[in-house]
Amino acid sequence: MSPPPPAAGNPYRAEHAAAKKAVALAARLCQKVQQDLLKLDVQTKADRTPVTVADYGSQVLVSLVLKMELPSETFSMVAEEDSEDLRKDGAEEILEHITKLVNETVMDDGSYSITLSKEDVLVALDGGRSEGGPSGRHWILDPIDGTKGFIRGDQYAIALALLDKGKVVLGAMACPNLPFKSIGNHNGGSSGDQVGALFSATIGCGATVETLEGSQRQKISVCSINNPVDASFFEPYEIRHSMRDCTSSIAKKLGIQAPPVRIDSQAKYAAIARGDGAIYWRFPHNRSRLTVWDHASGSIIVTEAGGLVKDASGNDLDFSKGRHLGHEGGIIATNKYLMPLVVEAAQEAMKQEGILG
Ligand SMILES: Nc1ncnc2c1ncn2[C@@H]1O[C@H](COP(=O)(O)O)[C@@H](OP(=O)(O)O)[C@H]1O
Ligand SMILES: [Mg+2]
Ligand SMILES: [Mg+2]
Ligand SMILES: [Mg+2]
Repeated sequence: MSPPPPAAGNPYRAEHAAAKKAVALAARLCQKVQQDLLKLDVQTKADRTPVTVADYGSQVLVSLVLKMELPSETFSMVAEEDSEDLRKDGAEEILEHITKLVNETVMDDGSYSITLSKEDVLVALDGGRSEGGPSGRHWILDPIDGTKGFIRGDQYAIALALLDKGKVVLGAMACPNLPFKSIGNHNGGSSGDQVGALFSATIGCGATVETLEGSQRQKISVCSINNPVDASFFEPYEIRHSMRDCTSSIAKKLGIQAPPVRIDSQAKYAAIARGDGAIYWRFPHNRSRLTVWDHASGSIIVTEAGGLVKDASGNDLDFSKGRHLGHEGGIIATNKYLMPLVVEAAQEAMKQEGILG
């Protein structure tokens, strides 16, 4: 399969190429860490969620590549991690390790002759503190989405997007553990295929998947199932990340027969975008706020693959509000046939569960 020529008339061509390069390089660092699976390198953040040397290293590498590839552009990034915990007493060793990993990955790649100091690493991490918002351009990065999956040895994604005047215009997502062709039924695991996939999309130009090295590339599109009885659905692997009472009630209302496929991270959006399944939904407990980096990249990949991404009331997601997403009640990604049916079932289920008044 030879790669199709780059889309003509794509105003984000340079950014698209830089974003793909950034997530592919970050994926190499993550793969290395996951192979060693150094549980000792897992820290717990103030919000009690885990973070690893790979989350930090990935964020540093993505910032580095974007700055090197797009030197004339103003750099603003809304990213998940920052240097706060690494500046605390006792974090010297972990900072040293991150710096070493980043420098080794840059050296192995050979694109840049640059060596970062520990201070450079801290400064690069803090380059992700932008508030984003409705004006200007901002990169949005989740350096490892699905850290819990990453630690378990399961699915995770390096998810990058570009926001331009409040709208997501580009997404690039590396999924190092996702089969290149299609997933089987078991939590995103390999079905003997080549493993590793890089999904990307720019507004108006469609969505593609390629191997992490870029040797094979193809256009992707969402499935065309229009009867929910034939649909399968993805939801978070982690029980705390979505209300399963609510989602099983929605599945029942829709007459869905297939059991849920539970996988970590925005790999769920990617899998929906290429038609591995029909629906991805998540209904967070306590209507907790969602962050833009958990959805920006995945949502444009799905919409450019011909799908829709809405909140539980059927509204578009609003990425222009800063670090948190404007949405109501939950997130649904599916095709245009199923979306109205899923929104209707979600509204009913949420009323019954007492989540909506
Ligand atoms: N209690 C909770 N409820 C909802 N989402 C949560 C959560 N704890 C963590 N998350 C979010 O869920 C993301 C993972 O998505 P998924 O549940 O689809 O695998 C996490 O991203 P990180 O792993 O980047 O921190 C985190 O932002
Ligand atoms: Mg996290
Ligand atoms: Mg995340
Ligand atoms: Mg993350």
